[in-house]
Amino acid sequence: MTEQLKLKLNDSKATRWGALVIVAFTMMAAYYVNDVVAPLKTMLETDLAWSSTDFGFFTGGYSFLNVFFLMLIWGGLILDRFGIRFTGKLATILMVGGTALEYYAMTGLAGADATLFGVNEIFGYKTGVFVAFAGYSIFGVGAEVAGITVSKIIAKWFRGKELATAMGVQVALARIGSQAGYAVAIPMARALGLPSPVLLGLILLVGGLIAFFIFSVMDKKLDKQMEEAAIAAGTEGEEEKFSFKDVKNILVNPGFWLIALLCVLFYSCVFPFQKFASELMIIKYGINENVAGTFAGLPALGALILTPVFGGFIDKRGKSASIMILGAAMLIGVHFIYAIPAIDYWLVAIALMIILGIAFSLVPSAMWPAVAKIFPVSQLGTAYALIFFIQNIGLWGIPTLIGKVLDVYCIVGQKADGTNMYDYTIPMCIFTGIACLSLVVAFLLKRADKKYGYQLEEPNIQE
Ligand SMILES: N[C@@H](Cc1c[nH]cn1)C(=O)NCC(=O)O
Repeated sequence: MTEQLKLKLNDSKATRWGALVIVAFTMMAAYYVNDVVAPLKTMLETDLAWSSTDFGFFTGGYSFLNVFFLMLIWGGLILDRFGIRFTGKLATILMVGGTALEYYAMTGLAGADATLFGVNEIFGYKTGVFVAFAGYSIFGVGAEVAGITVSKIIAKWFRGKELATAMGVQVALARIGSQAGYAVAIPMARALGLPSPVLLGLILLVGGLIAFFIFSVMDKKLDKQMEEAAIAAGTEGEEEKFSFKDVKNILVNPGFWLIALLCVLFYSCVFPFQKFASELMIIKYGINENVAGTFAGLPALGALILTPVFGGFIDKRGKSASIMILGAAMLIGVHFIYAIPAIDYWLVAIALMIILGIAFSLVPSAMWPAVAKIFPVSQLGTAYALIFFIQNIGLWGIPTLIGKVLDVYCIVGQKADGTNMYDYTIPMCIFTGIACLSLVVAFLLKRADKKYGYQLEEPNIQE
C-alpha cells in the first residue's frame, strides 16, 4: 500500500512547459511560412509575372490536398494509429519538403517562360505558379496535420494541468510566427530578393524538425513512464482510439454542423482576407509597401495579446455563444467599411485592422473551447479534424474566387511599373456577405445551445 508514487516527466512544470515551447516553435515556423508570401502579391506580379488569379490559385493551394484528397482525415487516422511522434515528424517533413518546392518554384522556375521537363504550362498555369502551388499544397497538409498533432500533444502532456492556458499559449506563439511573416516579407524581399523570406521559412522549419526530434525523445520517455504507471494502476490498454462510430456520432450532432459552419465562414473572412490585405492597404489607402504587411498582420498581433485575455474571461464568466455573435457582428462592420469606396483614409484602414484583431481573438477563444463542451474527450480529435476539414474548403475556395474576381472585374488601371491597379469593392462585398452568413449561424448556435443544453453560456470554471 505504501508504494511510492513515481513522478512522470509532465509532472514537472518546467519540463512540460519546455516540451510545449519546443513543439510551439515548430508551429510558429509553420504559421510564418503560411503567411509570408501574402504581402508579396504585387512583387510576384512584377518580378514573376503572376496574375491575381495565379496568386489566388497559389493561396488556395494550402487547402487543396486537405479538401480534395481528404488529407486532414487521413492525417487524423495516421495520428490515432501511429501516434504523435511519428505523425509530428511526418507532418514537419512534409512542411519542409513543400516549402523547399515552393522556394525552387520562385527561384529555378521564376518567370513566365520557365520550363520543367520541357513544359512551360501545367493545367493552364505557368509552370512556376503550378510548382509553387504544389509545394504550398504539400506544406498545407503538413501544417494542418501538425496542428491536430500539437493539440493532441498538449492534451497528453497537460491533462489535469494547465490545459486551456497551454492551448492559448501555443496559439499565441503561432500568431507571433504569422505577424513576423507579414512584417518581414516585403522589406526582406526588397533587400535580399523575392524568395528570401521563403528561404528563411525553410530554415525555420528545419529548426522545427530538429525541435520535433528533441520533443520525441522526451515523449518516448513519458510514454514509458505512463505505461509503468498504467500497469501499476491496472488501466493499461485504455487509450482513446479512432472509431467510425465516433464520426457518425459527431456528424449527427447539430452543434457540430453549426460550429463547423461558423468556423468555415468566420475563418474565410479572416485568413483569405489577410492574404489580399497588404495590396488593399497599398492601393486603396496609400500605405507604404514596407509597412503594409505589418498592418495586414495586425489581427495576428492583436490575437496574440487578446486571445488569452478573452479565454480567461470565458473560463470565468462563460457567454461563449454571445461572444461568437459579437465577433461575427464586428467582422461585418469591418468588411463593410473596407468595401465603401469613399472611405480611403489610412488611419481608418488601421483602425479596422485592429477591430478585426479583436474579433479574431473573440471568436477563436470562444469557439475552440466550445468544441470541447459539445463533444466528449474521446471524440475531440476526430471532431477537430472534421471541423478543420470543413474550414479548409473555405480556405481553398475563397482566395481562389477572390483572385479570379480581381482579374475579371476589378482591374481599373496600371501602375508605372506595369502592375495592375485593383478596385477592391467587389471582393470586400463578398467578404461582407460571408460575414453576414457567419452572424446568422452564430445566432443559430446560441439557439441550439438553449435547445440542446451545450452550456456554451456557462463558465468553464465552476466556483
Ligand atoms: N486549421 C488552422 C488553419 C490555419 C490557418 N493558418 C494557420 N492555420 C486553424 O484554424 N488554426 C486555428 C487558428 O486560429 O489559427
